[in-house]
Amino acid sequence: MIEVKPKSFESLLSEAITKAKTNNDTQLISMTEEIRKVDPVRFFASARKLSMDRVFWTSTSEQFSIAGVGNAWKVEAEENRTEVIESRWQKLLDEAIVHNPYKVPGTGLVALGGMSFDPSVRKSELWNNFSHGSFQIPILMLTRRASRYYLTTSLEVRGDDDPNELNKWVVQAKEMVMDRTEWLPDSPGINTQQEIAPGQWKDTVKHAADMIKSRDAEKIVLARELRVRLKKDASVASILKNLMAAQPNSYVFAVERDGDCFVGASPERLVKQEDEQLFSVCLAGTAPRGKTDEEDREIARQLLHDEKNRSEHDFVVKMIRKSMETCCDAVYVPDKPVIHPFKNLQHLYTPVTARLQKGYSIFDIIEKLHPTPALGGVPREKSMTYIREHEQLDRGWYGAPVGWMDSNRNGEFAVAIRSGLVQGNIVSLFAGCGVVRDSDPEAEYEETKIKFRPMLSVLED
Ligand SMILES: C=C(O[C@H]1C=CC=C(C(=O)O)[C@@H]1O)C(=O)O
Repeated sequence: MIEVKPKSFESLLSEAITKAKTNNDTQLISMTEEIRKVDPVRFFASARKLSMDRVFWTSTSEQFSIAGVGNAWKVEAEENRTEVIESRWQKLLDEAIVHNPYKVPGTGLVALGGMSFDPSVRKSELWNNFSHGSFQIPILMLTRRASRYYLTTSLEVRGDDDPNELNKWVVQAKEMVMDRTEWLPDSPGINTQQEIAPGQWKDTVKHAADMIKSRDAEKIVLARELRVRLKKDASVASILKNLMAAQPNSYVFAVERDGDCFVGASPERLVKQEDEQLFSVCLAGTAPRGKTDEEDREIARQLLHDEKNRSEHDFVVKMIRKSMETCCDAVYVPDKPVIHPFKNLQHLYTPVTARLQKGYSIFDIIEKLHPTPALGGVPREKSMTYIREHEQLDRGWYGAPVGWMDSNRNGEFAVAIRSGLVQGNIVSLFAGCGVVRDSDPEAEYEETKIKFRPMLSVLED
């Protein structure tokens, strides 16, 4: 990375264009400035006028958000996705010209995106616009950290570009996305809901539980789809605003690709990186919320002591600990889970901390952790084969890592659950649950119904 102190964005552009001409190659530049308050959701909404891919990330518990639009740089990978993405990202970090005096996590060179649940599955029509791995550096990116706001402008220039023209375009685009008057429509309302083959799904749950009883596997996570037709096209910005208000302690995200948008409010962190420090979470084992405080506490107490849920949870703890130990020091995992309550349900939760050893990156961690037994199963390969052969669903990006990383070894990825794919007025929602030997198909079906609630509730009028 070449750090510079330009007089203005236009002078940075001129310098980069000259370099691109000399090298007969493209050149990426990026410049960060601190700005006055701009609401990230409104930024995302206004950015629609640029007709470019948008991206959004927020950690509701941390007052941290990123909203971006356009692709100053983009990597799409189908095969060997993590190697392809990592090598393109490393090359970019070596060559980019950057001015970011703040060094605040999530500012400067930041790549946002995600990947599909299972790269070995052939994509269905539904997920046509989403590659098995896809990351972008937005052209315009707003970062909010508590009460500070930063705008990063990045562009890839060519030797024959005109700095004046490019600068003019950037000034206009900035005005557009910082439009504070952008209006957010109300929830569109639901016309119809169609559960995809619920009877067949319950049969598969029974089949999986029988297979587990005959000791062919220990846990298999099965998911299903609920397809919702809205009264009018969805406004993803409104969905994000409502998810942020309704789902505390969650990651609210959106990744748009050619008009389709994958959006959700996940309670599950896969990994967070702050230089060499890593934070992960084991989340599995579910119960509803109580109607009164007393009932809620009683359900929580039962969940903590429920054998089925504890075994579902322990598979995740064991696997995450083992994976972390292959490339980290100081792996710390508490002995017992605690209850983590969310709006619609409560989960068993065990936090994990570790120190990443030299020579490893966030990609290595993602590759080792995904899919955890909270989304795949135990043993990993057997459960994945079972899911491929029996689930009858293209999960696409559901249940897979989604998040961001910056050039200073900061980043965070969530597991993209409680999510859906928005295509105009059609939204495909996904939810799954861990099947173990004692699983009852009807109870698992009811559990997935509650897991649809976070997304469904923001689509209803
Ligand atoms: C697969 C999902 O949840 C996972 C995460 C937390 C609890 C889970 C469970 O108790 O089954 C699931 O493993 C989903 O929400 O679609």
